[in-house]
Amino acid sequence: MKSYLAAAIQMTSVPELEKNLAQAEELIDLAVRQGAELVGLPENFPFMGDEKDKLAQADAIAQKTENFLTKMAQRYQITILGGGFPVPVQGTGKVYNTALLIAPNGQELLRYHKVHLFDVNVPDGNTYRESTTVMAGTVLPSIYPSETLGNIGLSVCYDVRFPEVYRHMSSKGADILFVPAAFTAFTGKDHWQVLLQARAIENTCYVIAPAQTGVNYDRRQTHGHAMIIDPWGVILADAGEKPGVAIAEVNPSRIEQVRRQMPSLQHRVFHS
Ligand SMILES: O=C(O)CNC(=O)[C@H](CS)NC(=O)CCC(=O)C(=O)O
Repeated sequence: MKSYLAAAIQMTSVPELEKNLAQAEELIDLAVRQGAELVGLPENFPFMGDEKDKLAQADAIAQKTENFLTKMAQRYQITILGGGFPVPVQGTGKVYNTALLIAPNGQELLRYHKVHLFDVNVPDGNTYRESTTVMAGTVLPSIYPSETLGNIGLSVCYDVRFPEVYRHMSSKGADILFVPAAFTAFTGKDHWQVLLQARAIENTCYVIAPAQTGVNYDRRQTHGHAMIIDPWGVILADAGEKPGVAIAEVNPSRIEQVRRQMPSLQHRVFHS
C-alpha cells in the first residue's frame, strides 16, 4: 500500500439521470485534477426522486450507471465507487440498492447490496419506506485487497448505524471503509459526523463518506458534509453544504501509527 489522495464527492442529485451523470462527471474531473486516485460517489448519485419513479426507470439507470462508472474509471485512470444505485432483481419487481467498485482498467472489483433499509418516520414529517421498492441484501460486505490502495470495504448510508457491519470488515483486514450516503438533513445534523467518527475510531480505519446535499426533490433535503476521516477519528476534509469534493491523503504509515498507539482491535474479547 502507498500514500495517495482519495476524494469523497458531494452532489445534489435530482430526478433526472443524464443531469446527474453530467454533474458527477464534472466533480470527478475536479477531484482528478487535484490528484485523487480513489474517488467515491454518493448513494443515489444517478437518480434521486420518488421511489416509484426510480423503480420505473431502474433498467435504464442500472445500465447507464454501470457504463458511466466503467468509462470514468478508464478515462481518468482511477478506482471509482458508485455509492448506491438501483439494479433490478429478476422476477421481484424490486431493485438492489447497489454499491459498485471499479478498477482503472474497467474491471469490477466489488459489488455490495445495501442490507439495512431505511424504513423510518423521520420526526420532520418525512416518511421513508425504502423496502417497498428495494430488496434487502443478505450478505455482509466483502473486502477488496488492493496492493496499492489498501483493503477497501463498502457499505451504504443507513448501514452506518449498524457497527457490526464495519466490525466484520475490520476483522477481515479493512483499512478503508466507504460510507456513501444520502443522509436526511434532520438526522444528519445530530448523527452523521458522530457515527462516521465512531466507525473510524472503533475500527482504526479511514472512513470515506461521499454525500448528497441540498434540496433533491419535493421536500427532501439532505445533509451534505461529505468527509474523509483518519483512523484516529480526525476529520481530514469536509465538503460543507455545497456540491464539491472532500479530498485527503490516505497514508499507510498513519494507519500503522494509530494501530500502535491504540491497539483496540487486538484487545477484542468477543469475536463474532
Ligand atoms: O430519500 C431519498 O430519496 C434518498 N435516500 C435514500 O435512498 C436512502 C434510503 S431511503 N436514505 C437513507 O438510507 C438515509 C439514512 C439516514 O438518513 C439516517 O440513517 O438517518
